[in-house]
Amino acid sequence: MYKEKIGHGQASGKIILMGEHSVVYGEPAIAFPFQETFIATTVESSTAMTLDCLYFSGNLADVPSPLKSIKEAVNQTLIALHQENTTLKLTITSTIPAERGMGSSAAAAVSIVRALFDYFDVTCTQEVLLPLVNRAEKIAHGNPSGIDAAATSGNDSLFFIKGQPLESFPMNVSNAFLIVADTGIKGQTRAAVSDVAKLFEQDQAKIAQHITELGRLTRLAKQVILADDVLALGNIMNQAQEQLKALSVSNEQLDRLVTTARENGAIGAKLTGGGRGGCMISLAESKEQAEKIAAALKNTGAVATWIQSLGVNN
Ligand SMILES: C[C@@](O)(CCO)CC(=O)[O-]
Repeated sequence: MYKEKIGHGQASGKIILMGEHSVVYGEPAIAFPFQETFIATTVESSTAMTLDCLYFSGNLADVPSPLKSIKEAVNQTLIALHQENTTLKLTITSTIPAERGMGSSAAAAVSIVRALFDYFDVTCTQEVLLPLVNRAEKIAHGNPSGIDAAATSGNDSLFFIKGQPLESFPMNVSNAFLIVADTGIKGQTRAAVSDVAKLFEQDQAKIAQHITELGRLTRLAKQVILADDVLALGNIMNQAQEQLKALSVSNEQLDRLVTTARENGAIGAKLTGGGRGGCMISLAESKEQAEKIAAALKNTGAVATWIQSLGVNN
């Protein structure tokens, strides 16, 4: 019996440990795929080009503005595959909270590109995947560094520098537990990235100092991770949060959760991703401490929390 072909593609959420925003200016960032959250796309043949996801169901041509990057991912991939005239049904399911600094837009694009390549039985290498995803990310974020595409499509922690070949990075810190907390407020990556650019234009010397300092802290974070020094890592995260505040990308809710985490024993806490809402991360030295911090964050308004060990033997 003839079996209808279905294409499948997946990606995970991502966490930026250090270096958001400064990564756009060529400084390094440390990020890893956050496999607690994931997204999957299926592609099947259809008489019209349609999309079915949590936020929209209908013709792909009619997607609302926040989903325009998805349309771009589909269109660019079909052009790359020389299949512009095909009509397909795309179905997306996701556990990555949208617009919370977890890379949902990049992950959606990654899963779409992979599903379309799978549908047409073409191998999808990272070399082909990343430029396609970054074109879609330009629509979502304006000026993406490429870190979200790289982190949501891989399996490894990355020491990422814009425009350079991907460098995997062993994330293995003893007694290190990361608590991720969602403010429940939509992050505004696009606006935050563009506001930092405006600040940069207004006062280049001052903003460049913050960006350079974030780069220095990120390089230092890599060293202390390799030296297995959890306390130093927490301290560096706290310093990074001050720099991010100076770049105007934190906000009241993020600051409140950062304070709560520290008051409940976190050795480090900062926003993660684009900021202005979205998620924050904090660092604890034991699972019990992490659970206590997660509970306190929920009491202070976090709508969701996750705990992730940063060490293989923790
Ligand atoms: C804010 C930012 O640095 C990270 C967004 O997850 C933007 C980017 O690198 O594309």
